[in-house]
Amino acid sequence: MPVQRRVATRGCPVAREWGLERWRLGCSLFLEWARREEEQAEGDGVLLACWPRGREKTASLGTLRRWLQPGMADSAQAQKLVYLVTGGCGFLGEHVVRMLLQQEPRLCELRIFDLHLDPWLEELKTGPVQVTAIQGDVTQAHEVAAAVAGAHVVIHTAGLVDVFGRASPETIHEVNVQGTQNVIEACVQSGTRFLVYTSSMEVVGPNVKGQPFYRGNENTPYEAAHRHPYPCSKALAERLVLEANGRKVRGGLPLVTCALRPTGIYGEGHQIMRDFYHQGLRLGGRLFRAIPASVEHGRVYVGNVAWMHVLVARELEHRAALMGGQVYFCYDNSPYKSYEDFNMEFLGPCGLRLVGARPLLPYWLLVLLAALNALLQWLLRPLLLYAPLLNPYTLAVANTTFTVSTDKAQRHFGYEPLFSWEESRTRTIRWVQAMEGSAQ
Ligand SMILES: NC(=O)c1ccc[n+]([C@@H]2O[C@H](COP(=O)([O-])OP(=O)(O)OC[C@H]3O[C@@H](n4cnc5c(N)ncnc54)[C@H](O)[C@@H]3O)[C@@H](O)[C@H]2O)c1
Ligand SMILES: C[C@@H](CO)CCC[C@@H](C)[C@H]1CC[C@H]2[C@@H]3[C@H](O)C=C4C[C@@H](O)CC[C@]4(C)[C@H]3CC[C@]12C
Repeated sequence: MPVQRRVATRGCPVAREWGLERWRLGCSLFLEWARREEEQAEGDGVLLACWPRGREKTASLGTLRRWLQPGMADSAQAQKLVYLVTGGCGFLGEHVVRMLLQQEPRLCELRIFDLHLDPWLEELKTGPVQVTAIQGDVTQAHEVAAAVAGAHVVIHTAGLVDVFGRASPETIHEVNVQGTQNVIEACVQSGTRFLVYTSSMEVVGPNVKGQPFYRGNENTPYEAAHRHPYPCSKALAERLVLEANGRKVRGGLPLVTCALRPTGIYGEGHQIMRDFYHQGLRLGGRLFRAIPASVEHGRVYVGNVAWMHVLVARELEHRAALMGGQVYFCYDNSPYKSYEDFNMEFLGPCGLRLVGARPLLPYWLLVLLAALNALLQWLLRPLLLYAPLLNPYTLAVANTTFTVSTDKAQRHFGYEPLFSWEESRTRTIRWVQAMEGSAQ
């Protein structure tokens, strides 16, 4: 027998206070309060008793949502949501796609939009959800508009992630900034109301001065000054997304947007981890320490980043007033460590060793080598693409403490990591072990 708990809404301070002009805000806050009450009750089937006194009724949280936010509840009622994931074939995008299929029961169609479509998409097409693969380019407004038309929610993860100088600054800007503007316009034109943007910690820092950001949160003051095209483009795109919150979409309802800022993502499919692993194998099972162990670098497991996207996308509908226009760092319980020591959590059990308790080369020499690499890249550009891992920017990022400690996502939409640190670690180790050329 499910436990039923009666809660009088007159106990809710917001319900008492709300006025007509603050109806929407009141609804969101009230629902948030009701959700917390429901969570505190044990078991399923919690019922809430509604105000006013004497005419109290019982109603489930779902019913409350339908009463208070009728426009939004329509889609929930129909259980037929169309989601679009841009960049759905990328490292993070694939995890978001798989997470949506597992965790979003209201999904009826999942559109995956990417420049390059991967063969694994085929295996998804046999399930109950209609999976539509769309090959397209976010820089082409008409292709984006066609993909967005009819979607309820857009998760925009597509981006050009390049800190190695492979692409030109113009291309990075076009994909990350113009591409995002195209997604926003497509939402507005087609009447799509919910847009989740994958931003990055790099929007904040590390900054050009290499100042530490030690376990900061979304409100920690920090001078976000950048020169590199990648963080500049992510910062501009994030601003566009946040400024678009509240714009009227086709049909007259407001667009609701928010941005997620992952720190360095790791997990199955992480290309840089793959590169480090193969480099270690080539060097006879060794990697050489270049970064002091005392420099903390924020990391987050890809499964938890994907879970956060799915949750945000779901909850934006119910907590538009609270979450619209907000930014959230992506976090979990991964330990605070240096970039290299963190990688060794996975590469160590796969047979690699990190040589040196301290960096083997002095910092000034690394700076020189990084500058030399940048010069070589520039000189060789007409002939070939020289894009090593070490350059002045990657050295500065790896050498600057940047870690987050926040519970904003937990407070605003009930986020808790889906994967514990132990599970994230085990999954990542298994993936490295299964890699081609693995020492295991
Ligand atoms: N990897 C990280 O550590 C990290 C950290 C913070 C934020 N991010 C952000 O997460 C998002 C995904 O990053 P990722 O690491 O999965 O990168 P990724 O390169 O693996 O994935 C990006 C995807 O976008 C697609 N794409 C690129 N240009 C496109 C275009 N013009 N049109 C359509 N699709 C295009 C790519 O084909 C790819 O599938 C990016 O927006 C990135 O800025 C990544
Ligand atoms: C000096 C080298 C000796 O081993 C180590 C170089 C490591 C770098 C290649 C990486 C160190 C930090 C990484 C970045 C960080 O994790 C966050 C990012 C944000 C995201 O939006 C894109 C990826 C990245 C910039 C990531 C890229 C690789 C590093 C610079």
